[in-house]
This record gives sequence, structure tokens and C-alpha cells, in this order.
Amino acid sequence: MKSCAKREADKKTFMEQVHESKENGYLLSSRKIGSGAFSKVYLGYATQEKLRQNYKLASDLRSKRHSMVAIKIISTAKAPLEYSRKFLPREIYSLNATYKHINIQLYEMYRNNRRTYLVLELASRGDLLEHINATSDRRECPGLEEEEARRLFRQIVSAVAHCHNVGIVHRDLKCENILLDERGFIKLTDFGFANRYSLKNSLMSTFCGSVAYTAPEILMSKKYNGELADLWSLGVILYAMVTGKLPFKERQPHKMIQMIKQGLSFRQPISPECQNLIQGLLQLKPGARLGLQQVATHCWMLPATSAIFHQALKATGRPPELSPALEKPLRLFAARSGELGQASRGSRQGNQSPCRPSRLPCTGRLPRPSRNGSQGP
Ligand SMILES: Nc1ncnc2c1ncn2[C@@H]1O[C@H](COP(=O)(O)OP(=O)(O)OP(=O)(O)O)[C@@H](O)[C@H]1O
Repeated sequence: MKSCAKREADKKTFMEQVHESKENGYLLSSRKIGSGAFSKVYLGYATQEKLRQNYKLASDLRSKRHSMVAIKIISTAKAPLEYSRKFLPREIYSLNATYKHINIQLYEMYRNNRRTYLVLELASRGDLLEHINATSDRRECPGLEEEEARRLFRQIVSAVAHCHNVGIVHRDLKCENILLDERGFIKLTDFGFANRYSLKNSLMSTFCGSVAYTAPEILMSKKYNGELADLWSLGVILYAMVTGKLPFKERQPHKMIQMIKQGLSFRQPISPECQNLIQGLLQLKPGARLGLQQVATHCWMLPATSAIFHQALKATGRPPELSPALEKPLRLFAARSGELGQASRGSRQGNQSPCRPSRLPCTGRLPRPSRNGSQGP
């Protein structure tokens, strides 16, 4: 139980935050909507005066017909220096560099020597993890229906492609960092581990994110390509969406590697197209993973093309490789029909091997994995 002194101190801090927010044009409510390692996120409201001053904020909130925002308060005085000097600036840079897409918009920032305030677009329907668990409970069947998973995954792929196109790798893609707004659109968030890269093939060495979503090359402490590591995480997210479970779950990285090497299994009926896409992303070798363009034009993402998949499967016993000749019209078709978001640059030849029979996945509801620390650049 909190001591009386602690409660008083918390109350004083909150009142200071209310005051500092008001000075900057926002009314801070006492409704806490989330918290992170060094931050608390509150529901806030833009004042009329603020709306008159900030055109971007005003036009966005007008389209939403409310004045609510999420105010993320980071207590820089309490956070480690490394966080304030390295990760927070990266988060702000990434939010600014990618805001024109479907990730969370950073409307504004204000700060003093104790705290930094990020005024963010409100995503009022919680995170993807909560959504998967709630839907699983309602359906009495783990996971989302493939149709819904497809709708959400297309948006996620499009958001990640947008990040990669502007030279940003997220490095902490997981269901908890994908929020849903009131219209059911996804909002990519938590760019605390995001990083810039200037050379497409430059390698990184920082261990970021959560073990369950982390690419094996990072778990093995190898230098890694951030884009390819994001692709692995996308495979874990898709698996989690359609099965309601994590594909591999171990606390210890070396045990995770063993599990990954034993391969994937699907214990419930998932369409062969979807299994094929997940397999294409969850490739042990980073270079063998499907590229974002291949993901966006995969037959599971474009159901109209699944006849081709089935014909090839029937004729050869193998799913088809997308030939360059087929890829272009599919992309055009996808773009026209709105099935494809912004395409990422570059296309890798992914390994589209048929599904391997393998070990059992973890069971039960999707847990919230704990985050790893991070060292290095
Ligand atoms: N824009 C938003 N709208 C609604 N809720 C939000 C928003 N941003 C953050 N949250 C909520 O607050 C929680 C913490 O936010 P966020 O993940 O950005 O903080 P963090 O300090 O980076 O967290 P962590 O230490 O877990 O990485 C989120 O999980 C989410 O539930």
C-alpha cells in the first residue's frame, strides 16, 4: 500500500503537471490511459485557444469531432541519462519523420528541466494485444478471424513500409505497440527503440524489443539488419493475430533459438495461404524472409489472387514463387483496389517453402512479454 507521504508527493506532482499542461494549452485529466518504463500517459483536452494557434492539431481534431489527445509525460529527471539523451530524442525524431502516415501523430511537445510532454493523437480503443484477447474470449476461439487479421495486417505492413521508406527501423514491433483508434484503424506507436539508418544494408548491434518478437539473429547477438529484423516481428504479430498465441515463447534467448530452430506449428485451422505468409516471414535466415513488397502482394493479402496459389499448390505441391512479371500487375491491382499501402523499396526473393510440420506452439492467452534492456548504439 502506498504510504501517505508517497500519495501526497504523487498528488503534488500531478498538480504540477496539470499546471504545466494548462500553461501550454492543454487540460490534463486525471484519467491515466497507460504507462511505460519512464512515462505515464493521460487523457487530455486541447483548449480553444490552443486550437486557434495550432492548425495541424485543430484540423485533425475537427475531423475527429472531439478535442481529446493523449499526453505522454516522461519524467526526464527520474529516467536514466541514456534514455533522455538517446532514446527519447530518437522517439521524437521518428514520430516527426513518420507522422504523415497511419502511425500515431505527434501534435506537439513541451518540456522543462524535469519533464517532457508529448501531445499525441489519441488511440482510444486500446492495443492489439487487448483486442486479440477480447476477441478470442468473445468468439470462444483463439485469435481473430482471418478477414479481420488481414484488414489490420495490411495497415501494419503499410505503416512499417512507410517507416522503412523514410529510413527508420522500428525495432520494437509487437502487439502492445500497435494501438487502435475509435474507427478501428491501427496506430503504430512507441518509437523508443526506433533508429535511423543511412545505408540500406548497414548493420546494427543493439538488442531491442521483447524476446518473443525478437529476430533470432538479434537473440544470437549477431550484427543485424534492422529492416529484416522488423520483418521477423511482423511474422510473430501475424501469427499472434490469427492464433491468439505467440509462435515461440521462452524467457531465455538461447532457449528461444532452440525453439525457433525446431520450427513452427499451427494447432488450429489456419488457411494455407496465411500459414505460407507467416512461414515466409519467420525464416531463421534474415535474407530468406519475404520483403515488404512481397508481403503486400502475397496471395493471403490479396484474396483475389489466391486461385493462383491453389493452382500452383495442386500442380506442384509447392506454393508459387511470385515472378517479376506477376508481381507488377498484382501491385497495380492492389494499389487500385486499395489493398496495398505504400510499397517499400526493394524486393527480396523470399523463401516460400511449404509449411513444415513442427513442434507445438505455446498455449493460453497472449501474454505481455517483458521488454529487454538495450545497450550499444
Ligand atoms: N496515443 C495514445 N493513445 C492511447 N493510449 C496510448 C497512446 N500512447 C500510449 N498509450 C498507452 O500508454 C502505454 C505506454 O505508452 P508507450 O508505450 O508509448 O510508453 P513507453 O514509455 O514507451 O512504454 P514502454 O516502457 O512499455 O516501452 C501504451 O501501452 C498505451 O496503452
